[in-house]
Amino acid sequence: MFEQLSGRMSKVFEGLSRGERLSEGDVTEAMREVRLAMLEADVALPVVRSFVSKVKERAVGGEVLDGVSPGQAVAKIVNDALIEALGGAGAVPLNLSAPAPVPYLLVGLQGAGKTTTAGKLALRLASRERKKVLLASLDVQRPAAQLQLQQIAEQVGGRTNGLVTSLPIEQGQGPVEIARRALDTGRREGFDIVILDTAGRLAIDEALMDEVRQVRDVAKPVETLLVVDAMTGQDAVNTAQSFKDQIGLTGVIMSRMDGDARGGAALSMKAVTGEPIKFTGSGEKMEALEEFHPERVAGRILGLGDVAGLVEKASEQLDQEEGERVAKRMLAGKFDLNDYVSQINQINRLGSISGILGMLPGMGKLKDKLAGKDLDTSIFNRHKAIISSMTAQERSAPEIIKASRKKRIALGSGTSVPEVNRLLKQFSEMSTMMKRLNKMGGLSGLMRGMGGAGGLGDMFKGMGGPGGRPPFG
Ligand SMILES: Nc1nc2c(ncn2[C@@H]2O[C@H](COP(=O)(O)OP(=O)(O)OP(=O)(O)O)[C@@H](O)[C@H]2O)c(=O)[nH]1
Repeated sequence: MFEQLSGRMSKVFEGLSRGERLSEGDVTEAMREVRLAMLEADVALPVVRSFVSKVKERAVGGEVLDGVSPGQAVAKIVNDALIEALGGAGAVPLNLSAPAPVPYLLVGLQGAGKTTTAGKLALRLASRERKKVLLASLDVQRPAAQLQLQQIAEQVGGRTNGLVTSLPIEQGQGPVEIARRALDTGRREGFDIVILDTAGRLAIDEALMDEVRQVRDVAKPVETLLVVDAMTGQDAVNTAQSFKDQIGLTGVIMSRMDGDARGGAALSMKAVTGEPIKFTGSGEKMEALEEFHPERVAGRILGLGDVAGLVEKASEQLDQEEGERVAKRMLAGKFDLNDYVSQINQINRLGSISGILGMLPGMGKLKDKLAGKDLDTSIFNRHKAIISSMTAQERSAPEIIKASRKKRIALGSGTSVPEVNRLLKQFSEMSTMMKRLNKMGGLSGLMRGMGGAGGLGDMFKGMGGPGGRPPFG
């Protein structure tokens, strides 16, 4: 997200001339570029106007401190203004303090991602806050909707020791009756939170608003969260405005940020509607829900990186135990193809490599340069496919694989024999090297010298924590 805006913004600041003071000319020129960049990113016009005039006012005549270039000085002012536009520093947390069961209402248009988001929220509340969550679908329009939520609840429940379940489906009930039953069940069975997933409509219409209003009046939700699709751009902002006016909201969750390179809706939401974005969805997986931190988002837009976010993501999504297990095997010279697959899975859980680069300060440009070249991570998935076409025995002792098997493996994985050969060659070179180092006692010493060998988790931990100094730039 924000790739396009981020790319243009960093060019603007590089272009500012050197000098002790910021001249009006410098600032006007830079702001013209910023304005264009924001409009191209589909930020609402009134938001762009007020943003640009605020920055101009603060920047012109502003003193440039020693050791700071005019570009950096303006970047700081733009950074602060961006944080303000995005809703001020810090994420706006969910209200968890009301008496249990705390009702949350999810509203939005059809296909906005409500049901998926209900599952993501439940996973987050169960795994981070140890909350017992009941999910209930009030969607009686689409026959499969209730089943879809039930399946999501089963999936999330399985990962949280049963902390998440869904309300049993009963045919013939309307949304209001289901909401009542959900709250009763929540009370009786000791749930902390009840998430009510309402039906969507193709567009905002009276019937939808009436239904949501009735449910709202019965459930008295502590949070009314609108789920909007970031890819719909300014329509997402208009949708939010309508729901705010007609239902009242406590926040917005913006889904499909992963598919939105422009980011205009996210940038306009708070400024236009006054509603904070509380979370963003960045994929179809249940983990793909991030808290919205305006200061981190501003940092990413300006290419200052989001190390805090990356560290958080790494510590949440990497399986530390698995990382340590693989690291131990490496130290013992026992790293095999199964362990390699496990490492690929860890990398995949973090998202795309280019996404990770985008979170590192100063790496935005590198990411652009590498685009389509070194960042082709499909190789990992091809390797995974090759390895999963092998037998268990072949995976732990790849040297037994004969030519005829290589052909079948290539066929089974949709790759080619040369590719299978390359993987096997690389792997055998790596294990020979590791075994040699291990014999000399060197690998463990080397890794200890590098500050521990906890696998990828430790690698990211070493990169600086929240508030720490970024490692680059
Ligand atoms: N890439 C991506 N896909 C998402 C995200 N959130 C949801 N989706 C996908 O969007 C599709 C629609 O999501 P649903 O959760 O079914 O949407 P809904 O709002 O409940 O839809 P209705 O029940 O029809 O109103 C599904 O295929 C989801 O996997 C996201 O953040 N990123």
